Amino acid sequence: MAADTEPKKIIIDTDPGIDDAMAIFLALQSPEVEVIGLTTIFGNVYTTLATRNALHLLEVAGRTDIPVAEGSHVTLTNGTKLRIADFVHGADGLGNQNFPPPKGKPIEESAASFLVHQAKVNPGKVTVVALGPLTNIALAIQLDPEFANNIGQIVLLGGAFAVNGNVNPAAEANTFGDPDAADVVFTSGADVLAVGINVTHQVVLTESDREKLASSNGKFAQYLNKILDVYFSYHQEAYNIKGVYLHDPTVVLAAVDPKLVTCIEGIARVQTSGITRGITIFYNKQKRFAEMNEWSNKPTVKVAVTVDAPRVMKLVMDRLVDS
Ligand SMILES: O=c1[nH]cnc2c1ncn2[C@@H]1O[C@H](CO)[C@@H](O)[C@H]1O
Repeated sequence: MAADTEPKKIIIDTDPGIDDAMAIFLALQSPEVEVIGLTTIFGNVYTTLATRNALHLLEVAGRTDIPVAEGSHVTLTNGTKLRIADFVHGADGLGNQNFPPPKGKPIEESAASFLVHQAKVNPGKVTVVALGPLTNIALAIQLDPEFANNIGQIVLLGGAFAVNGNVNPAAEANTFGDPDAADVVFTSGADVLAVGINVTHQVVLTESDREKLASSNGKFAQYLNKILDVYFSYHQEAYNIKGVYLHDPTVVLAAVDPKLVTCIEGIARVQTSGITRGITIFYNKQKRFAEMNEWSNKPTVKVAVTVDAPRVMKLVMDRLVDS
C-alpha cells in the first residue's frame, strides 16, 4: 500500500455512551482509519463501566484484537465527585439493555501510559479522538513532555463555543466533567481540533433515519436501533425534538475527513471554577490587547465552526445501515 493511502491510526478515548457506541462502530467501518486502541474515561458512565462497555462493544463488532486501556477514575485534580450523565444514556450507559458482561479484560497499561507509548512509537502518526472529559489526555501530557509533540492530532468533542452549554448555560458536558484537564489540553501546544456542541447540535439523526436502522439486518444497525430508545426519550424531554444529536459520530468523521468541518484558529481556555466552570472562551487574535491576559502567548488550537451535516449524515447511514 502506498504511504499516502495508509489508514490513519486512531485511538478513541471514550465513555460509552450511546453516541460513543455509534462512533466506535462508525470508526470500525471506516477504511480511512485504523483503530489501534480504545482508552476509557468517566463521563456518560463511571470509568469502570466505560471499560466494560468498551470491551463489550468490541465483542459485538468482532474486534477483540483491539486493546482497551482503562483510564482515570478521578479528575486531573483528583476530584472524585464526578458528574455522570446516566440520565442521558441509561444506568448501563447503553440504553438499559442488560447486555451480558464482556469476556475480555483491559490491558495492564493505563490509558495515559498507552497514549504516551503509542505516540512515541509512531511520532506524528497517531490521532487521538477524544469523546469524553479530557483527563487521560491531560495525564499523558503531564507524563511525557514530548507527548504534545509526538501525537499527530487530537480531535476532541468538547466545548460550547459562543453558544449555551448542555450541562448548564455555561458549560458543555466534557469540559464541565474535567475543566482543568480541558484547559491543559487546549494550552498544550498539541495539534488540537476542538469540535463543540455549537457544531454537533447541527447533526441530528431523525426518526426516519432510525427507521432505516430498524429495518436493516446489519448487526450494527440492529444493535444501535435497540440502544437508541433512551437517547431519543432524553432529547424529546430535554430539547423537545424528535431526533438525537450525533456528537461523537460527528467527531469521528471529522478525524476521518477533516474537510467535513471548517475551522478557525485561535486560543481556547477553559474556566476551572465558579459559576461558569467548564465554559470555553475562544480568543480569535483579532484584537491586540494592551495588557497581558490569560490568553497571551498561549499556543493556538483549531475550533470547528461549520459542518457539512447532510454529508456527515450520509456517511453515518451508509456505513451503519448495511453493516
Ligand atoms: O444534557 C446533557 N447533559 C450531559 N451530557 C450530555 C447532555 N447531552 C448530551 N450529553 C453527552 O455529552 C456529550 C456532549 O456534550 C455527548 O457524549 C453526549 O452524549
